[in-house]
Amino acid sequence: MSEQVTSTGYGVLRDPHVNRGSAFTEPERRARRLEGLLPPGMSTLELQIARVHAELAALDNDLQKYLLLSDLRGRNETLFFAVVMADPATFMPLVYTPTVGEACQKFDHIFRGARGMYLPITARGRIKELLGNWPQRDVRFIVVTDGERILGLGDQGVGGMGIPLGKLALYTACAGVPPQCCLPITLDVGTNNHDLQEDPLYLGLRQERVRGADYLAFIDEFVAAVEALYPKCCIQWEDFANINAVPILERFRDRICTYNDDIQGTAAVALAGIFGALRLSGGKLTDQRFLFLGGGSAATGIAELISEAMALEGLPLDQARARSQLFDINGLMVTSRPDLADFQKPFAIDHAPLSNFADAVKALRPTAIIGVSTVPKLFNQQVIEAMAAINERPIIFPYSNPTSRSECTAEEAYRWSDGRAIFASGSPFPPVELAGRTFVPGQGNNVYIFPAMGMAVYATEATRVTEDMFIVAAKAVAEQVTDDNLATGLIYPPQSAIFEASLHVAERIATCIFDKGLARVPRPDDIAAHIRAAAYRPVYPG
Ligand SMILES: NC(=O)C1=CN([C@@H]2O[C@H](COP(=O)(O)OP(=O)(O)OC[C@H]3O[C@@H](n4cnc5c(N)ncnc54)[C@H](OP(=O)(O)O)[C@@H]3O)[C@@H](O)[C@H]2O)C=CC1
Ligand SMILES: CC(=O)C(=O)O
Ligand SMILES: [Mg+2]
Repeated sequence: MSEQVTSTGYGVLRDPHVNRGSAFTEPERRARRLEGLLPPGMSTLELQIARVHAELAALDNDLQKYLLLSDLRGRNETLFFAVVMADPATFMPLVYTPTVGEACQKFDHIFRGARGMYLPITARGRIKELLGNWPQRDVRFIVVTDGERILGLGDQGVGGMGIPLGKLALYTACAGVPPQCCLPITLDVGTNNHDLQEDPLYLGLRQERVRGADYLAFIDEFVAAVEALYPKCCIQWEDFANINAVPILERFRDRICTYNDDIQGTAAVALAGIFGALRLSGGKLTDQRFLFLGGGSAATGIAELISEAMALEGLPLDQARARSQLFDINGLMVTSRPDLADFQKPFAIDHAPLSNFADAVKALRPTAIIGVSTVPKLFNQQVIEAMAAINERPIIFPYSNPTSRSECTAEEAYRWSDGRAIFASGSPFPPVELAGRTFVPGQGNNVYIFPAMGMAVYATEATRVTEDMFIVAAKAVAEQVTDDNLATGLIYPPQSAIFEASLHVAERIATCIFDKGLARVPRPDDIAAHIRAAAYRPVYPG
């Protein structure tokens, strides 16, 4: 593909979308009037990657590495993606969980410059005007947060921006969604984090969070502005508190192309993990019993999708739902509890109240426990030993992020279950050596879903994101797990191959989109080839 010379001179080197730095060749330097603006030596993309690796190796702290990569992205987008995509297993933990959590917490102290958009509630009535300041016209994906539930780290105010930035970087790095059509957004409605409000460096609105009708009107105005400016855009809601996440999804899911990754993406990755786990344990999905630690967006989203998958295998939906129980800060969710939200009630059971999680495990005898509580260490020795006493192959998924919030470590789960646990965690853990065996923990993270969902929606110009697309995605992830992976305990495709894995998932989702008549482009003869042709590659145009 030959590139048109549209800009020349110093501006080229300041534009990360076109800048190639030392990789500009002599003819390119002449054509773009760059001669004299760069040292005369030339580097290939490979040499530039090696230079970045050497710089990173000299840093001993992951936040510094995050900043180096973030600055690189601001200088040379192609090189940034070439670095990350060449070795996703190494770089995902730096641009995503766990490091992105620290970047959000320290956002105001490490702020570098403009990335994405900030829409404050004080600009109500002018959101379309603000959104129109974004330089790209063909925006296809917005990842938007209001910063209230950033990973398991709570309210980070505008610092939550790290999450849309990180997630959209992975849309591209893990599935090839072109970066120029991605727009990260933070809606600033205030923060209830008083440490932030009192920090002189804080960059967001210094006010309590707006709630109720004013909040909803702001969300409505935002969605209307997106629809008006970017008619092909899919909005992904990310890291909202459940009091807003659940109603927002209900309000828009049948009206626009949208999904909530914490509810639906997480559900799909959990279902994929369960399909993988069942290949190890030999059980049937409809025979499983799930106990969730946490009863919020992620827990209820996973429980509902598992129920729908069980229903597809013939179990009536109410019986399927009865196979998932939730346990939150106030204990087991039983029907007599007066504090349950409507979205939790389908999973409440008639049972005596239980306030200790290990007691709940012993009483309910789950085959799987899934941690989405935001609280570390609650899958303690007693809990895991109880699971191992009930099950030959206990399924243990501590899904809370970042690593500091994980309900247990991989090493704890394998050790306390004598190596019998089937384990996956939201943030990555290194392999574990135990009794002469090496266990490879999987990362049960919606990163196996959202980039692929993005690629499928991008390549089909889908009008809606539906529940069955997530079941298709879960199956497509699970079917790529090999017997060799399973032999080491790994129930997800290896991260080193996440790009290929995501393209496969995208192809399956795209097929579902075409089958359901939700595409705005004609059905191609070869959907896999169509997806591949649309995928971004980090190379300098010839
Ligand atoms: N691996 C992955 O891909 C994903 C992981 N997650 C992780 O899941 C976690 C939860 O996310 P989400 O569901 O959206 O958040 P929510 O805030 O909606 O849910 C958290 C739930 O945990 C409960 N909880 C809090 N403290 C305790 C406790 N001590 N014991 C038991 N339950 C407790 C909360 O109860 P109450 O409301 O009463 O405080 C609430 O029900 C986060 O850490 C997030 O990072 C989320 C999405 C994807
Ligand atoms: C992974 C993710 O979406 C979360 O922890 O919120
Ligand atoms: Mg999230």
